[in-house]
Amino acid sequence: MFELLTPEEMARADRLTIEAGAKDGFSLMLAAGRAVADAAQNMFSSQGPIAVLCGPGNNGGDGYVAAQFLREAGRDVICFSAGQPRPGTDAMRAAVFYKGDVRNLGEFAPAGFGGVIDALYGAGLARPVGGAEADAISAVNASGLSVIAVDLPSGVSGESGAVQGVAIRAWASVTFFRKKPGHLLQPGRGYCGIVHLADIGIADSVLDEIRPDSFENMPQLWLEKLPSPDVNAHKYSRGHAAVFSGPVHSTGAARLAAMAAARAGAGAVTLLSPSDALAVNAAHVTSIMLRETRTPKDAESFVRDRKVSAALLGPGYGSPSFARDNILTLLGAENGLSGLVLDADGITAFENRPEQLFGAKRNPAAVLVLTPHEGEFRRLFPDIASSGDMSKTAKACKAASRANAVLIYKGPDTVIAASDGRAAINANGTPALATAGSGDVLAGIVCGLLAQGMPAFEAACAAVWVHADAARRFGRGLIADDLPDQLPAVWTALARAG
Ligand SMILES: NC(=O)C1=CN([C@@H]2O[C@H](COP(=O)(O)OP(=O)(O)OC[C@H]3O[C@@H](n4cnc5c(N)ncnc54)[C@H](O)[C@@H]3O)[C@@H](O)[C@H]2O)[C@@H](O)CC1
Ligand SMILES: Nc1ncnc2c1ncn2[C@@H]1O[C@H](COP(=O)(O)OP(=O)(O)O)[C@@H](O)[C@H]1O
Ligand SMILES: [K+]
Repeated sequence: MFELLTPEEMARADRLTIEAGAKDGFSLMLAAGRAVADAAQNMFSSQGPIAVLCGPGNNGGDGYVAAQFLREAGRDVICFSAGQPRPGTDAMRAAVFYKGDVRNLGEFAPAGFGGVIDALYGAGLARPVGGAEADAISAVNASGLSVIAVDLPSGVSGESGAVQGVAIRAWASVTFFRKKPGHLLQPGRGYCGIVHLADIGIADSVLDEIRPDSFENMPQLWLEKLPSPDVNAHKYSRGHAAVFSGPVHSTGAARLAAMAAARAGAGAVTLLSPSDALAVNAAHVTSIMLRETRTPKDAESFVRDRKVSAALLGPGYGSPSFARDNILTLLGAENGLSGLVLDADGITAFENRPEQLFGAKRNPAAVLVLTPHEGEFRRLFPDIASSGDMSKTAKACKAASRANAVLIYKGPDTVIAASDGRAAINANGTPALATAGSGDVLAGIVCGLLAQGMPAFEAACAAVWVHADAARRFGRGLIADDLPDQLPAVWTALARAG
């Protein structure tokens, strides 16, 4: 159930089902309308009639069907039409199927209603909402009435989650077969309320043809690839992670990341420290090892000689030129590294010269993982960031492909993208993560999982999910330092679930 379907892919699922003779279009609509009516029965109190706002397309068709089922269940219903369905369509059949009162949308006012079903526009939303529809949506939003959206809140793009003009704020959305990216990407997600997934008789086998490449980031996506130590493991065979420390006044971020890499299961973690920061780092680490590194060559030989399998550069690192030297040296050499994570200053170092990173000589065994927040993304991919008509998923995929990297595009709706077009949207995040240093911990978890040999896309997805789960477990008052300590409980719960 973790596949996400764009509106086009959903229309294809619909067509494949109809062509296979499994169901006709109206039967799918009857099932969709039934699911909406069931949700309304559960959600709306029996006080006041239910207003069903119906558009001219199939979304409106679902609305008329739901309205009729609610009538048959004894509920008082009035449909408000935003335009007649075209003759011969399933939506027209649905309008005929409904035997109750229909009024013009222009006559709608929320006062006196017990709840609203929003069936104006769904997957077919083609332009910004205006006119009587926009007035009705604004009136519903101001009324505080409970609202169920059919498929998606009208005004929210199923593909990108963008609001086109104005959008209805729903308490719940009933969608069909699989969620759409717009249910998870902001700002759309904030308009959906609780998303119910209804089975309307489309078989899972249609996915074999559609082959969706975007997913909700759920453990099923990566659980099988999560490393677990072999019975004969020793510390270096479990994976050795190295984290570059910043200068003396800026060492905490790297230590947070190093601790996270260790709690993610790396058997050994070493902080690579400049000479001036050795004493302050030494005063703060116990299980984490420490190594003085003065030059990129020092770091490179350490990685090679001590079998470091993944490295992280960026948290609190400072100097852009040292960052570039270290990164380009590590990436170019055959040194046994299987992953290099760049965060924060490791990304900013390539501002105004991203082609130096993208065109760098690369050891093919080492996967690059970039973990930008919004601002860092813009520094590395300014043209992609400013493209107004791309979804966050499309932006992340394009950037991952250009950089030949796995990319974690952070935020309330973090998107993880691979250079082959796969993308996962994270949905278990919490604003508690908006605290200084939490990104450093995330980068450390990615590095720790890569060090253990987990494939990079899955490692990135797992890291984002467990990072958020750790925050949820801690609750209020969270600071970044608390996150690594929550990881053992997260791993235990995942092991039980798996
Ligand atoms: N694809 C499927 O598998 C199924 C789809 N169903 C329903 O069908 C919906 C999609 O139906 P449609 O493709 O007919 O699309 P919609 O019903 O979402 O809207 C299409 C109509 O509205 C017009 N329109 C779009 N945006 C507008 C705007 N801002 N202002 C004014 N007019 C606008 C379009 O020109 C078109 O006439 C789904 O959201 C879902 O509710 C369900 O019946 C079940 C099965
Ligand atoms: N409102 C939010 N909801 C969910 N996650 C959030 C939110 N704000 C920030 N985060 C997450 O918190 C982390 C912050 O990382 P970052 O911006 O790099 O912070 P820092 O540089 O302080 O470590 C990211 O993983 C991001 O996805
Ligand atoms: K809708």
